Amino acid sequence: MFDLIASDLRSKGYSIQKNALPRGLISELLDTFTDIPSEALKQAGIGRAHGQQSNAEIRRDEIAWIESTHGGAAGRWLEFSAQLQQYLNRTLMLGLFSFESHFAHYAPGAFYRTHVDAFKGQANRILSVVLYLNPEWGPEDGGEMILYSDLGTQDVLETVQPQGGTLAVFLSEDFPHEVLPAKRHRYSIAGWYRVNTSSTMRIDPPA
Ligand SMILES: O=C(O)CCC(=O)C(=O)O
Ligand SMILES: [Fe+2]
Repeated sequence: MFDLIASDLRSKGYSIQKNALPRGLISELLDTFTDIPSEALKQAGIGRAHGQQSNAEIRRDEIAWIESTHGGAAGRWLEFSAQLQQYLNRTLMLGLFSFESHFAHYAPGAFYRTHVDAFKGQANRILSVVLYLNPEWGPEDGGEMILYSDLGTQDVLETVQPQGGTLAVFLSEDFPHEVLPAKRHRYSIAGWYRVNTSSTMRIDPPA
């Protein structure tokens, strides 16, 4: 599968893979997330990139950053992402250096308006990954992730059902995307690979 992802990235800049991880791992990841007490979840933020628009107009999900201390399933997810990183670095010379990811919960009605995950020239987030965790998801449940071609034309490239086990991978700067309002509780993991932008003046990521 890593080979399919690499060749998709080379030819079109994104890849959608169904059943990318074993069902057992997907359901353990979902359990890990739903075991996190709701006080520990954070309202997701949008940085300073959206001018005057308030956070809640842009996105309504709540998140928890993933650490290996979250236990076995989280550790296996991080292991998977490290293997993908190594594979893509070898085959595509992407120079991916670090990885961060968070669980995300979209309650019924929650959405994330069209955005890009990184801004051109800022050399931070290079590659985005999204892994879906709901065991069952149908078209009537909403919550699709729409992947658009570049900012100019915004043609719909893909409509991705957030079905458990599906993995979406795309170049962070190149593809605007959005999450349509979910009609059921929607669970996912979103992650980003960064390049190393260390210099003598700055250590990235911060220690
Ligand atoms: O959950 C998704 O389908 C995408 C989430 C997303 O775009 C993000 O967290 O940046
Ligand atoms: Fe995104």
